[in-house]
Amino acid sequence: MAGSKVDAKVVLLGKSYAGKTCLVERYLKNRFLGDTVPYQNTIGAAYGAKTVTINGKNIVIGIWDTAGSERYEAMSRIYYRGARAAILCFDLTDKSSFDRVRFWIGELRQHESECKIYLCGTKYDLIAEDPEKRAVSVSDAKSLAVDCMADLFETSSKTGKDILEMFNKIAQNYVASKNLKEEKAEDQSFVLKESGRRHHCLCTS
Ligand SMILES: Nc1nc2c(ncn2[C@@H]2O[C@H](COP(=O)(O)OP(=O)(O)OP(=O)(O)O)[C@@H](O)[C@H]2O)c(=O)[nH]1
Repeated sequence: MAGSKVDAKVVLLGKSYAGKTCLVERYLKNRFLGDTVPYQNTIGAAYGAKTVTINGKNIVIGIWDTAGSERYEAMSRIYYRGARAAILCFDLTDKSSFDRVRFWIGELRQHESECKIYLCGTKYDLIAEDPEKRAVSVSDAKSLAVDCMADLFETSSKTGKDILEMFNKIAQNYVASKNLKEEKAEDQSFVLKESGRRHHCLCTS
């Protein structure tokens, strides 16, 4: 993958311990090390890439997994710059991680307004095991998703639930918005050509 041109830059943001690294690990390597390897916080950021095929076309997704610790917050801005999609992670068993998502929504609105937001509630397996552990209600998550025009997913890196679906949605939305931009650019060039022709006719009559 080294040296491949990246089509869509995707960044993961969210509170420390929200499960960002495990999400990327599950998507890129289809594994979960959480039960065997002790938690280690990300320092700065980590990068990975994957090629997916949408409508017969290969799309390279470049993924930045950022550090959740507030001490690296200023650095995270470097990683979301130019991102086509941001996955804002919160731990479904930790309300404070959901509250922190609002901070990232504000940041993106201010600095990267073209970036599409995906809300991702993580560790669904813990809720499936014990519904009492749910700290973020589906309705609260849905209403935040409506507010920031985001797609909402509840995932588990342990079981793999909805992780492929989320990244596929990101790739599909990327292709759809790229096609739309290209169509608009074509329309624009048609209008320019047409108005140029009219202008030309006026000059010669
Ligand atoms: N049960 C369960 N545990 C998870 C899941 N995802 C992550 N964890 C655990 O949650 C802890 C934090 O996961 P990380 O992926 O390292 O969290 P992070 O958001 O990258 O943390 P920072 O690097 O500090 O920003 C680890 O102990 C993981 O094993 C999941 O889907 N299910």
